[in-house]
Amino acid sequence: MLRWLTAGESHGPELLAILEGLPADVPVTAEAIQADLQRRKLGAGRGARMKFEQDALSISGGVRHGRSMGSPVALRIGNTEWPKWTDVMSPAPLDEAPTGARAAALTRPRPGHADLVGMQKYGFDEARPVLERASARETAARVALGAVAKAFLGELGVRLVSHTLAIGPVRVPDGAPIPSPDDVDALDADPLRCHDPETSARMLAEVDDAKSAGDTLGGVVEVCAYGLPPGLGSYVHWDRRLDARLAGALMGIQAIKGVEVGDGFETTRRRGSVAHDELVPGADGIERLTDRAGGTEGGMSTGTVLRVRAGMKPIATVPRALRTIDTTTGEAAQAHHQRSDVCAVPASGVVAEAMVALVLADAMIEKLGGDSVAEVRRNLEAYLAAIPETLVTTA
Ligand SMILES: Cc1cc2nc3c(=O)[nH]c(=O)nc-3n(C[C@H](O)[C@H](O)[C@H](O)COP(=O)(O)O)c2cc1C
Ligand SMILES: C=C(O[C@@H]1CC(C(=O)O)=C[C@@H](OP(=O)(O)O)[C@H]1O)C(=O)O
Repeated sequence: MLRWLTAGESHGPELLAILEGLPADVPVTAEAIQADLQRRKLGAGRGARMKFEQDALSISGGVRHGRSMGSPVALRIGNTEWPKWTDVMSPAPLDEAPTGARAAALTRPRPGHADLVGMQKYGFDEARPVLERASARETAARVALGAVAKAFLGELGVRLVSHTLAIGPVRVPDGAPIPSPDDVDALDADPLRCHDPETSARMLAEVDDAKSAGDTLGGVVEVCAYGLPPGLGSYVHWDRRLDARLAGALMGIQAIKGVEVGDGFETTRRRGSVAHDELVPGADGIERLTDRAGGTEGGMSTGTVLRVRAGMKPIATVPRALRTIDTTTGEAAQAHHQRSDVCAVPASGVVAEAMVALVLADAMIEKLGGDSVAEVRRNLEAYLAAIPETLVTTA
């Protein structure tokens, strides 16, 4: 079993992440993790903080000479913002209450953010302690964990790619080809991480337009995983279904409000005769004529390309601030507005990739067992070799 935890606030000293259950001998370097952290900061529509946030990563445990040791991998990401927040976010009690703009009580909760319900639930009289942890700053920790999970999957021949399918109403045309892992560099170089240049240009115009209108945007990202074996996850119990685990992990990302597997809701509009992936005999085994299901059947990976999508709502901190109440007076007010992203969909693709990597790495370890990469690989090869010839499928 692979387990992971994150801790840390947006303007606290640092984010912390622990990954437990990773086999030994996975290549893990600060450089590789740092490269993924850099990818998460990319994209048109990100706010000012992404320009100076360093995501200073260090590895505190579980790795020796660039290889995992089987012990928990502990990661630390320093927050560049911290020096400005040492009093407002001080873990130690203070003799005097902090002063200045950063210390002002946030009593005008933003509709769509965690502010109001967080205050109700935890008994706070302002939103600062809520937004500090609700903030998607925390996704840096998940991307760091995901980079380690991807390194493990890479040892088993599994490669991931994420891309943007929609920004607000601007969508990649139906039937457009999905990217391959070789397209990652080109995607990262695109301001929207979109595989279709013409759509990317229209997405960019949409982001610019929302920004100048004092508004915000959401959209849809897709993660594709290549090289999976059949049989990860299981149909035998609801919480063992791979699609359920992927959906939960993706919905666990801030602002994700919908998940689709494969053609998802489009499939619900089709008749059965054109909704499924027919099987035919091929030269190297059973072939699927289409990939509408997106790589799972019965809650198990099929061995074809896994495709999952996540839909992100527009950013809640709308510059043209939304109506709210002031919780100190009960009077009508405008929501507090702080520096914020206009659109974080491209970044969410990188976060989604990390979450999918963690779920797939967990499912691999569950299916195959093994305490070292070599042992997991042996188990994978033995499992695949034991599938009878008449049941072998091609990717
Ligand atoms: C990468 C990323 C960046 C985000 N940036 C912002 C932001 O700058 N401002 C904001 O209000 N929300 C932002 N969000 C969304 C909020 O974190 C999210 O809406 C909030 O935590 C409430 O959770 P919910 O939307 O799931 O209800 C971002 C989300 C992600 C994934
Ligand atoms: C810091 C990150 O994203 C933050 C997510 C976020 C939110 O409300 O979710 C609000 C903003 O925080 P700040 O006001 O400090 O700039 C974003 O910048 C990050 O992704 O690293």
